[in-house]
Amino acid sequence: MTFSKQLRQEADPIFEAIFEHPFVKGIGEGNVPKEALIHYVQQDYEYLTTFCRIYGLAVSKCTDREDMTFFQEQIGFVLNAEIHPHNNFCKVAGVRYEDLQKAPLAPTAHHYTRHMMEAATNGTLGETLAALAPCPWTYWEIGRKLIKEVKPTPTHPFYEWITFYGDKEVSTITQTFMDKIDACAAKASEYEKKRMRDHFITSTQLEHQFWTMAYTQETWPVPIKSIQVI
Ligand SMILES: Cc1ncc(C[n+]2csc(CCO)c2C)c(N)n1
Repeated sequence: MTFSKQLRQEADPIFEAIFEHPFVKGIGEGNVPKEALIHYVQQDYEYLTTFCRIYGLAVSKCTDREDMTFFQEQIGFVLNAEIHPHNNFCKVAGVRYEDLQKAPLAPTAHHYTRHMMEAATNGTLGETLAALAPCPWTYWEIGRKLIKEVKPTPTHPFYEWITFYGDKEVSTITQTFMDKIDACAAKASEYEKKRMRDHFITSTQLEHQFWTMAYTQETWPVPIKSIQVI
């Protein structure tokens, strides 16, 4: 079994919990509370900004141009394409996208972005890829599953979101992550592979936690007027 398949198998209980999450179920059923959609977009906008910065760190770990090109293309994808699913959520919530930008990070979004930053700052290319992979991987599987089970038509409130993530492009991104993880694992020590596994599991847990954060509109326990600092 390939290393990436092993990671997927180990993380399976978390993937299953994500598919059963009330936010994710709600996307399929076309019914997510407005407050949850707003909190999600506010946090995800900041999450994606950090994701681009981490791709920049990932470029600094590359020794061949093919890897560099992949990360460079992904920065473009996050900046230019992921506004579509965000706009879908904003339209359903009845709010303007511009009004949801520059929010301070909630605890889970803070934890998740810092976890990936740490892997990309102190880890190898393999560790960085393992920490980032659950992001496209879980979304692609959610999209694929909802397309199969819900068979959404353009009148479905989350048609754009579901077809965006279940489509070929996110499938190809996920496959590229798997291939690159396997190429790194083939050259990695047992210690490095343990770290890759640990990063992958933690990020998958944080993907699940990110849905809960939005669904419960998580905030810091003691409210303080905060300024946005990424
Ligand atoms: C919390 C969270 N997790 C995953 C995604 C989806 N996503 C983010 S970046 C990317 C492409 C990777 O190059 C994909 C598919 C999201 N928007 N928010």
